Amino acid sequence: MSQKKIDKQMKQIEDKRAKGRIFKKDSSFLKAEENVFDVPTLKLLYSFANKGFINELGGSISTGKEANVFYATGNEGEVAVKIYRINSSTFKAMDPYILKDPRFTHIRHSRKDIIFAWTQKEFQNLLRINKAEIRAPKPITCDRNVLIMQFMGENGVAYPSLKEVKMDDEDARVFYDQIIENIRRMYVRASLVHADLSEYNILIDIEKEEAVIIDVGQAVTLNHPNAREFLIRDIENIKRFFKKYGIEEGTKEILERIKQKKEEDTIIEPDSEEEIKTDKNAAEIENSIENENNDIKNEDIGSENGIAAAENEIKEE
Ligand SMILES: Nc1ncnc2c1ncn2[C@@H]1O[C@H](COP(=O)(O)OP(=O)(O)OP(=O)(O)O)[C@@H](O)[C@H]1O
Repeated sequence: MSQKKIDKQMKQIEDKRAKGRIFKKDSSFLKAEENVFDVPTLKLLYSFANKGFINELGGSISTGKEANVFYATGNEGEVAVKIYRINSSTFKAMDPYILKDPRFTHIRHSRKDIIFAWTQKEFQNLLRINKAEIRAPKPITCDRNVLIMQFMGENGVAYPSLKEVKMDDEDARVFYDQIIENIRRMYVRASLVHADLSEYNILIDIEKEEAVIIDVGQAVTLNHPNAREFLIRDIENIKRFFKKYGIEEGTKEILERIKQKKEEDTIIEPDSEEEIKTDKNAAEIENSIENENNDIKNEDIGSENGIAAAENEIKEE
């Protein structure tokens, strides 16, 4: 990308910030606060502050379907604090990704259990993805429903998503190849399928001309029964986005590229220390839940019917 284009895009991002879209504590921020900062979450944030993970909590970066993301600074520099809402209305959509993931078969099926395990899963997936030399936020810490990770941006401004970046066909080809290579590394090195890859979950570091993969909570291991289906859906999303830039590669060819092992690949062992730790944490969380006040009613969302319905939804898409 030419320097002129980089400057132009930087200016656009700066303008957005100047208009307060990123930092303004407006009514949407207050609404986000209301939904997400329950007492246990606040206590957890204080404990993160005591440990230096957070020195100053800044504005809301995003209010998504399941989580809110906030900007913060801490001992590790700029960080993103992703807080999954315990009372999230769409948490049932998490079922098909987590309940059949062999790493998480032991979790009980209450709302809280699933959200805590989901947060652990995103942390663990980020570790694996970073190990596989894919540009993604470095995970810093996580507990219960809160994940702290490296902030992907500069001076409080997050990198734009692939969807927001203006590019010509030549730039698009560079990002397309990078993204396919990232899917390949995820598959071959990390044994993972992202399972929600699209122009919204890829950020672009314009200066370095690098794609950054985010939102990996739903990523599944290759032994997940729907891994292939999710992989094909990811590929189709990427193909659809890049079609307008004249890039048209067959799904079969892309799949071949993704499954191809290269000499420089180091396979990440699935029983690495981090994973053992994560499993242990998940078990600890499970135990601590038993002793906790039952402030949120457990719901048996793991019923066969629930899973079947969610799967049908995916198939119909
Ligand atoms: N590490 C990060 N650094 C900078 N920005 C981030 C980071 N993680 C997330 N974001 C920002 O927050 C947005 C939402 O993040 P993410 O997709 O992980 O959450 P989500 O709740 O799953 O969102 P959605 O429901 O929209 O899919 C991203 O589009 C991005 O703008």
